[in-house]
Amino acid sequence: MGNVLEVRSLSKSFGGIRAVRDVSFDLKRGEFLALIGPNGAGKTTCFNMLNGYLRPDTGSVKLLGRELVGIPPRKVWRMGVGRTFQITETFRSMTVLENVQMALISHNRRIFDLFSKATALYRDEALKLLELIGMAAQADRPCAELAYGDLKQLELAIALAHDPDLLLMDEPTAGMAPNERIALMQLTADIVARGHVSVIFTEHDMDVVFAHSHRILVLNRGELIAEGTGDEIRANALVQEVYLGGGSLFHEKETAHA
Ligand SMILES: Nc1ncnc2c1ncn2[C@@H]1O[C@H](COP(=O)(O)OP(=O)(O)OP(=O)(O)O)[C@@H](O)[C@H]1O
Repeated sequence: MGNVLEVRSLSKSFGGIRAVRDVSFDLKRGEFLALIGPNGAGKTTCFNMLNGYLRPDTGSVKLLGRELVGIPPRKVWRMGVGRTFQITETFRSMTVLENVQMALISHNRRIFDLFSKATALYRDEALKLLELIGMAAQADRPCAELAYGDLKQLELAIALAHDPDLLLMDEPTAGMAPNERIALMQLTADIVARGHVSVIFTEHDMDVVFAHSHRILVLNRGELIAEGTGDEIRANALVQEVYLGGGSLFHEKETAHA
């Protein structure tokens, strides 16, 4: 299958700090790619150059052959780069279903009439997306009532409502309990397996990274130091050294901080 994304020689400095240095990689359709690295490695900076929030000093980002560098975030999003957020962004007073309807309405550039309560716009499509994420039974619950893990799943449905070619997930499981993390990423992996959307995610929980990603990129001090499958990354001496000076990273567990 062809490449959805082609990143070439991406670099970004902040003053004297070279946050991202000459990073290049490809992403195939239906691929689930993890971007990992110690704190300050440049993961967020990389993400923000992919979604248009930061303009790289040099380099190119092509989505399905179209250059994204220099295009403002909202347009990049319209061109097919979706994202989920570290902070949950739902309308708390609205129901689960209404939140997904809102996303579909926005995607289709329709005007949402906040005053007509039972809007029928995109109801069926919204329900389909809720089925996809296993939340159809919660369609009529107000978002304010949802548990954190459910909200994160709902965010995934909202991101998918925009039908992205590439979905960026920046620390999607932050603040979640370990079992919720596995569930969210399993769900994402299942959606990726359907073959339309490709996902790049950053993650500190190595159990999540190794359990679900197809391929892993490792950044250190802004540079891409390794790329490969979980087994290859685990066995990579440079990665082991960077992360831990040899020890227990790959068994480390973060504690959830909701
Ligand atoms: N707006 C900014 N101004 C100045 N320096 C920045 C800015 N954004 C990032 N940096 C620096 O660039 C480097 C890379 O930061 P970045 O946030 O991309 O790393 P990260 O891998 O996402 O880290 P973390 O895992 O802690 O989120 C760091 O040294 C950081 O201090």
